[in-house]
Amino acid sequence: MTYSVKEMFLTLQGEGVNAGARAVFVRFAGCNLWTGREQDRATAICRFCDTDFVGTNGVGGGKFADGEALAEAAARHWGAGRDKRLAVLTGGEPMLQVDDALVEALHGEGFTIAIETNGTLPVHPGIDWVCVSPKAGSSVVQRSGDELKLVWPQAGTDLDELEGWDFRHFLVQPMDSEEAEANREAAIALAMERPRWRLSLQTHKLLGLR
Ligand SMILES: C[S@@+](CC[C@H](N)C(=O)[O-])C[C@H]1O[C@@H](n2cnc3c(N)ncnc32)[C@H](O)[C@@H]1O
Ligand SMILES: Nc1nc2[nH]cc(C(=O)O)c2c(=O)[nH]1
Ligand code: SF4
Ligand SMILES: [Mg+2]
Repeated sequence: MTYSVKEMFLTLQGEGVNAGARAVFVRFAGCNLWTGREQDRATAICRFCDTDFVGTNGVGGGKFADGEALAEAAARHWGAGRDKRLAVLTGGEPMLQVDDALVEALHGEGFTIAIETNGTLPVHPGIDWVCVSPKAGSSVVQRSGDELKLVWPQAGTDLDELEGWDFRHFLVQPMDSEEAEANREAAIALAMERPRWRLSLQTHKLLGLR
């Protein structure tokens, strides 16, 4: 199938347990919890998104005719060497597009595959690192994985329920917004109250990376 990719770039993973790791980011176009249009934000299920995922016009973006074409482009972004090749599939919502052919092709190019997903669709079983970021008001079906990354605060979140899900790491990440400072304090307070939760910062924003 043809994949619609907003942008593709080489950077350091900024968030979560793998923060600091060199990675090619593949940002898929489109999401099932928001159209991406500002006029729809107030009525969307997910209203705090910090990302432009509309269209295929970003740097390194475009339409890729098949898995090999996308995987070869990711390999070109990585450059020489096959050691510790990491691809982070994000968006938008990557699980609207990720399929067998893409997973096979990325593995064929030597990539470990990580995903950033809202968890409303089951994650492809071939993915090596699963990060689910639940959104209040959505139905999360993907309740297992490597890290659960909760953007905070989100009214309507049941922390006891989330703690019953099957993740290796539980992370709380301050919501970037006009209230960023208060949100950082709220996230610190949560991590101090509930030791299962660790603070995740968007370090790429602090460092001026993409
Ligand atoms: C843009 S989303 C794309 C992947 C997927 N749709 C998801 O929501 O997980 C990538 C990550 O950024 C987080 N994120 C989005 N907006 C944010 C904000 N304003 N502050 C902090 N994290 C945010 C998401 O929760 C998710 O973990
Ligand atoms: N450096 C960097 N790290 C990230 N981790 C998750 C991101 C995302 O937007 O999914 C992201 C991103 O956009 N940039
Ligand atoms: S689910 Fe992810 S991509 Fe979609 S609007 Fe929310 S944060 Fe943005
Ligand atoms: Mg981001």
